[in-house]
Amino acid sequence: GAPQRHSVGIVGAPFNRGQPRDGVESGPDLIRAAGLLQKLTQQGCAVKDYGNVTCDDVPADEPFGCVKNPRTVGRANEQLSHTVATVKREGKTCVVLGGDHSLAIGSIHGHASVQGQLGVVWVDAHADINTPLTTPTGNIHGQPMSYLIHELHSKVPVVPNFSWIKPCVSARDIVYIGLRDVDLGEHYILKHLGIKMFSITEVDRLGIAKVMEETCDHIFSQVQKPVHLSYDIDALDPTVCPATGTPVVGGLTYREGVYITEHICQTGLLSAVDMVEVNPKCGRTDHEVKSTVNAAVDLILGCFGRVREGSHPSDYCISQP
Ligand SMILES: N[C@H]1CN[C@H](C(=O)O)[C@@H]1CCC[B-](O)(O)O
Ligand SMILES: [Mn+2]
Ligand SMILES: [Mn+2]
Repeated sequence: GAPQRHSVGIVGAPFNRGQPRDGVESGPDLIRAAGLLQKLTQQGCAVKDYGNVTCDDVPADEPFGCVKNPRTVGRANEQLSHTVATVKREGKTCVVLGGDHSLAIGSIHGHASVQGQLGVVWVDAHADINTPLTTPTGNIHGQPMSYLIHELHSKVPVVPNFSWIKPCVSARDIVYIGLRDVDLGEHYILKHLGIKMFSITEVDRLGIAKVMEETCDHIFSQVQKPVHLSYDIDALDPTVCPATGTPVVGGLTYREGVYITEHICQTGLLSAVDMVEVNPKCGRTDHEVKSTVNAAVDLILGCFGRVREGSHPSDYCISQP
């Protein structure tokens, strides 16, 4: 059919309080500086930049049980939720640039508040589904999904500045791709809730094309729904994306990573995408930072119609004028 003209809203979420490492807050501006908006425009998108969400530290933000920086993370995500909702009400596909993965709380919440039932594709080495009671670290970037899933509501205590969150995702509407470092409590939850997951073993066994086919079959089995793609750059192998806070060997190749975004783009149902955990201070050389940032840009371009075979305008002409 006619190529769709994507309308894209960019939101920067320089969050770093969901985890302990400095540097991840520079992700949004690094990805912009690498030319994301210009490249999206060049490939035919209409792009609007909504700037960065403010995420100031809340004073005296003492841990809640094990959970670290709860008030700061909760407040920042409440702001993000409002901004994402605005982007969706303006009819654009929302791109949230991180920042750590705790931002998925606000991104998915704001998305669902406008679009209702979502399909969530979570591409990550990790499941990020610890509850405040199962978390081994207290870092909220390892917990975002637990606050969002209906079936976990009774297992999640109310954390300070989190009371605005309404669970908005059903376990059956989630697919994980790239898992290879899952905590005990997370694995129990994934199995107990019957959440669909393609670990790196399944990627190796099936191949990425079959993984994407089965991902879409699963999400769209009952009804077509808008897709929220939450992409943690650490899903890709650390040889491609070393500049990230929790790297894990044996990750997705660059090609597999891009194939995921190309496939989701062609469904025509992509409604929001997060690109998170780029941390320049975790790159040992400038090359490592550039490799990581450029991969993040290319993954987003794949979400909005870039295809590796190339393309040309419909009125392109090579004959003499
Ligand atoms: N080692 C993982 C698994 N569980 C840990 C935790 O809950 O703190 C780490 C979270 C990574 C978050 B990330 O996926 O956003 O990077
Ligand atoms: Mn991760
Ligand atoms: Mn993550």
